[in-house]
Amino acid sequence: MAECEYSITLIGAGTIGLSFAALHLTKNPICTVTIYDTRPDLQAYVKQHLPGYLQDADQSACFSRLQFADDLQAAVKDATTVQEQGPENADFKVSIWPRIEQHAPWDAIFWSSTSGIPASVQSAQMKDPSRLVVVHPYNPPHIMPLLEVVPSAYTSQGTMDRTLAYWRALGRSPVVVKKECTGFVANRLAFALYREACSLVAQGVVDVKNLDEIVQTSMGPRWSVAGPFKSYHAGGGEGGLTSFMDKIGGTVQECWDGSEKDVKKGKIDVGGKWQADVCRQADEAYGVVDTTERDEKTRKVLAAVGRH
Ligand SMILES: NC(=O)C1=CN([C@@H]2O[C@H](COP(=O)(O)OP(=O)(O)OC[C@H]3O[C@@H](n4cnc5c(N)ncnc54)[C@H](O)[C@@H]3O)[C@@H](O)[C@H]2O)C=CC1
Ligand SMILES: O=C(O)[C@@H](O)C(=O)[C@H](O)[C@@H](O)CO
Repeated sequence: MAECEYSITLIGAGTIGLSFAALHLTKNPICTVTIYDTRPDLQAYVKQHLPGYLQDADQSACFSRLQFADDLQAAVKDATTVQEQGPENADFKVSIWPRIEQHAPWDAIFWSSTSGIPASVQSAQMKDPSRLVVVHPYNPPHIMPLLEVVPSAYTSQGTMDRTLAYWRALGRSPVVVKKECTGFVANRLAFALYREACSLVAQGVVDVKNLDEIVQTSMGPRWSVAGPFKSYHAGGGEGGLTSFMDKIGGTVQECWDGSEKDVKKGKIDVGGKWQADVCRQADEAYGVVDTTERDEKTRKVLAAVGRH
């Protein structure tokens, strides 16, 4: 358990904000968390939903270190760190950082939980963009270990050092993404596979539920133990990935060409004609997903592979 003297302000207490609140409060027993969110029912909402994220933690101890702020200035005035998970909207993020900068302590650092809006975009109106870095979580961050730490060209080494030290002290797996790109790395990979999945369903090759079954009984478990490169390196035998590419490269290329052709032919773009049927299939297959069951199974999988 980390013992980091930290006063963390969370801007936004939705799906990600509540999860991060639980993560800080349970993994860092001496931090305080201040929540600022414009929703009118904030305190009632947090008091109703946060316990579900705290699992076996001492709920009263966690809530004793949680406070709420009615305005942004009060929320950030004593913060060591301000962590933003407001709307995924560049205008919102660009506009809020100068306001935070104006009222936060001079040495506070700033984290954005954004899914894909680079810090270089978000910091456009900041006086000191060196204080901001993207810390992109994989939902839900109180369970999923990954944090993609994505600096802009302006992010200082001091900001990076403090950010990495904090998350490592909490036993998380911060990975530095060396260059800003749309969607960073996790989402680029996930959404590339997702596009291929939508294409295969749209073509009638497989339905939604069976595509998920294929992923959950193959690459899902595989990649929780060894990522794509390690897996194919192992698949190449003694010759490693070089051998894999020599042996299987022809089929790999045919699949890549097929994907490119299908996507071009099938026009798998967001909002396309394919989308309504894929969403209908998901609704019919899953209804409303029981995230409690999802999270319990995810914790067991991560524990089985030695992850926090
Ligand atoms: N939902 C997910 O799976 C993931 C989301 N993210 C990112 O996290 C951020 C938040 O996403 P979610 O938690 O899903 O959204 P959400 O919609 O659940 O929560 C956003 C919160 O921001 C609050 N808010 C709106 N305007 C505000 C303002 N002016 N000041 C303060 N609070 C304000 C809303 O009341 C709401 O509670 C986004 O940038 C998203 O891309 C990152 C990883 C995964
Ligand atoms: O998938 C996740 O949890 C994250 O990588 C994201 O940022 C996604 O965009 C998320 O919002 C959708 O799952």
